[in-house]
Amino acid sequence: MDKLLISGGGPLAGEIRVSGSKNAALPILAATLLSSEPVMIRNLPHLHDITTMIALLRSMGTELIVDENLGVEINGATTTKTTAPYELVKTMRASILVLGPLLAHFGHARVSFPGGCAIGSRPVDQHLRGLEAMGAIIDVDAGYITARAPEGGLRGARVLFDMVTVGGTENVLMAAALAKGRTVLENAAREPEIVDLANCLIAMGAKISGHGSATITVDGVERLNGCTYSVMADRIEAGTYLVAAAATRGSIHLRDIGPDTLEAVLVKLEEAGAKITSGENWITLDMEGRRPKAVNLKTMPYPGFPTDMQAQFTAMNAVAEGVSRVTETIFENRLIQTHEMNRMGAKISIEGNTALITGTERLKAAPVMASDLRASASLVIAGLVADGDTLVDRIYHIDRGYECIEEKFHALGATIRRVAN
Ligand SMILES: CC(=O)N[C@H]1[C@@H](OP(=O)(O)OP(=O)(O)OC[C@H]2O[C@@H](n3ccc(=O)[nH]c3=O)[C@H](O)[C@@H]2O)O[C@H](CO)[C@@H](O)[C@@H]1O
Ligand SMILES: C=C(OP(=O)(O)O)C(=O)O
Repeated sequence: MDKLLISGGGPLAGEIRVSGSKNAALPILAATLLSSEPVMIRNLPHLHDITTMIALLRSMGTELIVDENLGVEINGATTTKTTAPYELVKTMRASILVLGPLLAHFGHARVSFPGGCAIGSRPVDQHLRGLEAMGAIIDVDAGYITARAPEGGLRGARVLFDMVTVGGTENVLMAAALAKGRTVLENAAREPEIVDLANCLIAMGAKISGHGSATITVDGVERLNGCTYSVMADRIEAGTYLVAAAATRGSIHLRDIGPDTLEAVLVKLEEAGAKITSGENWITLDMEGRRPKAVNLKTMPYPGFPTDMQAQFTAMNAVAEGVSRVTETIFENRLIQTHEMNRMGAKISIEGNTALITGTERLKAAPVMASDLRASASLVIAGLVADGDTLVDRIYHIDRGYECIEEKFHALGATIRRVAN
């Protein structure tokens, strides 16, 4: 199993390009199952999760052509199977996103239940309830969700989500694109990745309005066409490098990302003392050599502070000046990284869903274990501000979501390398 070896050092400095967004690319790849015409998706990140989604489409008979420019052409006309098997779903929860498209296009789907993961139990009841409101008949048996559309296909419906769910909104949105009549999604997620998915569906001929707000209206169409669509930039990858730069008192320039989707993160970085400048397609952060100031935060659905950035800020706060409170409200078990950070000399205690962090100037290197994707990223940041060599184990988590992580950190002057074991 590969590990990352990080030698703690000085400030990060330099420029990198931000990759395409994992969390936008995954639903968009699933959405291609809605069309029988070729769909070309560009700016896909080179990540383990994307490879898994491509393998999942291939396992259903779908023909894909991968080109050398981060693009994949998917030919939905070749799909012959409507089952998403346990072997693939167990490695990536986002596989559940094929449920809505398969059901809407083919009238049936069999998808392995995704189950929970390290960060929480993560049920999919809202996905299923939304599809049932559209007339789907759903059974759960032997670890699989079996769904059938009613005679005549899915019908438009009012779907009111009990809580803000990104995946639930995506599954119902995709199904609604081909349903008969109007679907109104209320208490819908407003994440930028939802907007990107909706824009891709619109490019395929779907009739959608209100995406980016809590009420999305979809007027179902008979069929969706092919298109070429370029995935948005990864706001979480961008945020991770910005926080790493802030923690190390550095200065970095990010290309191919604008500030719009990162507002809550940039506000907190400014509060920590960072000087941020930005343009349509770039962001620069400069700590001017200063130690970051500790910032309080609470995770919320968009446009609030993203749960996917919480662990990275915890690492920054561990070496910041002052005391901070970090509260996780989305997932019940997403402060696990703090225990590993304490093994590196951080001073973090947990009270319910809040981490109380007393900043210390430097951490001390130690072997640590990654438990999920963003926790892994936070341990890399901790390693960058620790004296000595930190070995981060179980980095297969990091390869799910960070393209060329060693290369990008190298470009910023870090000493980091992958060791095989
Ligand atoms: C591939 C992808 O895009 N993953 C993102 C997506 O995950 P994902 O789509 O799984 O997260 P959700 O927004 O659905 O989950 C939010 C909360 O709702 C709960 N819930 C969700 C659905 C449901 O049917 N029932 C239910 O109770 C979850 O357990 C969680 O507590 O949004 C999360 C919240 O921004 C991010 O952390 C993930 O990175
Ligand atoms: C939690 C994440 O991903 P997933 O929903 O795929 O587990 C993430 O991207 O931080």
